[in-house]
Amino acid sequence: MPILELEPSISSVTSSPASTRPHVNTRMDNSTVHAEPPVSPNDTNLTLESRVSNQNHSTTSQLPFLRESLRPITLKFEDLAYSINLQSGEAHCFTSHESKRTRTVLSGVSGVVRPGELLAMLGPSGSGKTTLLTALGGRLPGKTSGSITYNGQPFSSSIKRKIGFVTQDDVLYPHLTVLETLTYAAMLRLPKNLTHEEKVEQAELIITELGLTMCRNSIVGGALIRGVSGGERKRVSIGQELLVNPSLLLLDEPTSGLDSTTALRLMGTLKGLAKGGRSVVTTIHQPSSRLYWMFDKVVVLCDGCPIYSGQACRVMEYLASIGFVPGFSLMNPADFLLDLASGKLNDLFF
Ligand SMILES: Nc1ncnc2c1ncn2[C@@H]1O[C@H](COP(=O)(O)OP(=O)(O)OP(=O)(O)O)[C@@H](O)[C@H]1O
Repeated sequence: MPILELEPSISSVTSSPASTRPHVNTRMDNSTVHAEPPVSPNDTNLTLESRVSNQNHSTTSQLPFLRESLRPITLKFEDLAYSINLQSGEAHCFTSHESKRTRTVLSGVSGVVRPGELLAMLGPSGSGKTTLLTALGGRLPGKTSGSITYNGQPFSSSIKRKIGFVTQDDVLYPHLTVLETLTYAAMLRLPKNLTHEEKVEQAELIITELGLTMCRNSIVGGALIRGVSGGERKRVSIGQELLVNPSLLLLDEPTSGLDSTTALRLMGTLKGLAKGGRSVVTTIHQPSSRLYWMFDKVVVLCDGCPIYSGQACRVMEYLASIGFVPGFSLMNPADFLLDLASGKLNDLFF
């Protein structure tokens, strides 16, 4: 699927002939836009400090330890495609002829996230968000086509060490306290040349920075034993990954199961981590508008295909330019995008 570069304005889309506009169906073919801001050659030479100093410090000032990302990563994925082999159900038990079918889970997905940016992947259930995130983390089994690069380099073991991956279903020991959980992770994950005291200190810092001080001595809990709240639990999972100070942080549905205020606070934490020079990518199901406006970029998937990839703040402008306008003003862009990606179009247009 071609990606339309829109720089510096979206006039190229507005002036595109009607024949190139997407059809109104469940998939908006050929409607992908990649609205990246123009990058001057000098931008690539900007130091992390200057990038960070250009940004609002209100969140990062609360995260002094987490501010430094030592080796910023620009993640770029281009024309990414992934298929899985399915075995035909009718061949089971009764016949010996098993026919193999393939299913395309991702097709033509592109995007870029730079240090300091928070990219959100949106789309209905089953649209391929987790698969894309897993591919970006170098964890997808099988072969993908297209390219994924980290500062222009392919995935490698040294890149792997700079990636933090927070899965949707975290695995935490229910009987350990928050402090014990993070100390245990610090013992396992921090370099051997750090002393025991330094590792504990690192765990303590994470607790402070992620606002877990109140529950530091509470047990984490689980399905059968009551422990910390859902939001605190998510922050413990994120804290485990932050111990190694990742340059690229990937999170699968970090706000699922959280109320909107807790989700907003958690996203504020992620935004702060991004502003500290990290590249942060998260999948998210149905963000509120307040959450949506915290994203720098969005990739919207529909059946594995992108319908938008670019600046979050320009999506409504882009959609309006190709004839998609919500039925009423002040609509949450995320709701509108999800309706489009789900093919619920009838109520939406003038
Ligand atoms: N290994 C696999 N075997 C079978 N189907 C798979 C496999 N991996 C992915 N899929 C299918 O690919 C599609 C995309 O899955 P994925 O988990 O990426 O979606 P998602 O957008 O993250 O969904 P959700 O929001 O519900 O978590 C789904 O229909 C899923 O069933």
